[in-house]
Amino acid sequence: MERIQHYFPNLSAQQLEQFAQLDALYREWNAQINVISRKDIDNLYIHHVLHSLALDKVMPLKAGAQVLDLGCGGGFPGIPLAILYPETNFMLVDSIAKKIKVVTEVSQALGLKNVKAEAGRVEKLKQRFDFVVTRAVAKAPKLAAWTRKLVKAKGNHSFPNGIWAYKGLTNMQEELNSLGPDYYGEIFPMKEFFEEEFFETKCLAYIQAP
Ligand SMILES: C[S@@+](CC[C@H](N)C(=O)[O-])C[C@H]1O[C@@H](n2cnc3c(N)ncnc32)[C@H](O)[C@@H]1O
Repeated sequence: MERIQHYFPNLSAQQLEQFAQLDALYREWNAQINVISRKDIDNLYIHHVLHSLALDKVMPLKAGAQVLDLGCGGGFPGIPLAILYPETNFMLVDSIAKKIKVVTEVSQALGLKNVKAEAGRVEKLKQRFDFVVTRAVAKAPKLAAWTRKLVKAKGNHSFPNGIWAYKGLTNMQEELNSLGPDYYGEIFPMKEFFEEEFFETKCLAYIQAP
């Protein structure tokens, strides 16, 4: 929690309370349904919560935006982002219903009004979003193909509507190059804004939908 406050010094009392609750909630739910590896649960705040919040350091989300977390698992990055942006709407989707149960229980316990969670494959979604966020789900060409019809054309953020993928730095440029000429991609290493060793190999990859 101290690290969250260090990088996000302007959180409200309610947001601080919600972030603080995550430890007990994920310990409780992870014991029943595995969404974070058992040995990693002690690293919840750095490896999962702070990691999820990295987007704010590159492109803060605006009030009213519609955001899809594609393959959210137990709620990363969607749940920490929903705490950080209470006025932004998040749809968390995962094909595994048990994981959506964890997301629903955690977001209800936190009192998050801006989170909807749905079990199913993302290819079946009909709705459109301003941004897709996604962590540890698929390589860039698959993400781009899945989301081609899911991103709204217009936008009012500092980047055009598109995908923010939480990725490893290794081979990320090759992955973006393999998208072909229809797509614009850009890489943002997390070590530029978070000093912990964990972030040295991590990045956010932005992919603009054609
Ligand atoms: C490695 S987990 C990552 C979970 C979470 N994003 C995280 O970082 O903790 C990948 C998740 O993507 C989901 N997934 C993969 N393909 C999917 C699809 N086409 N539609 C919905 N969910 C999908 C899987 O069910 C799995 O829970």
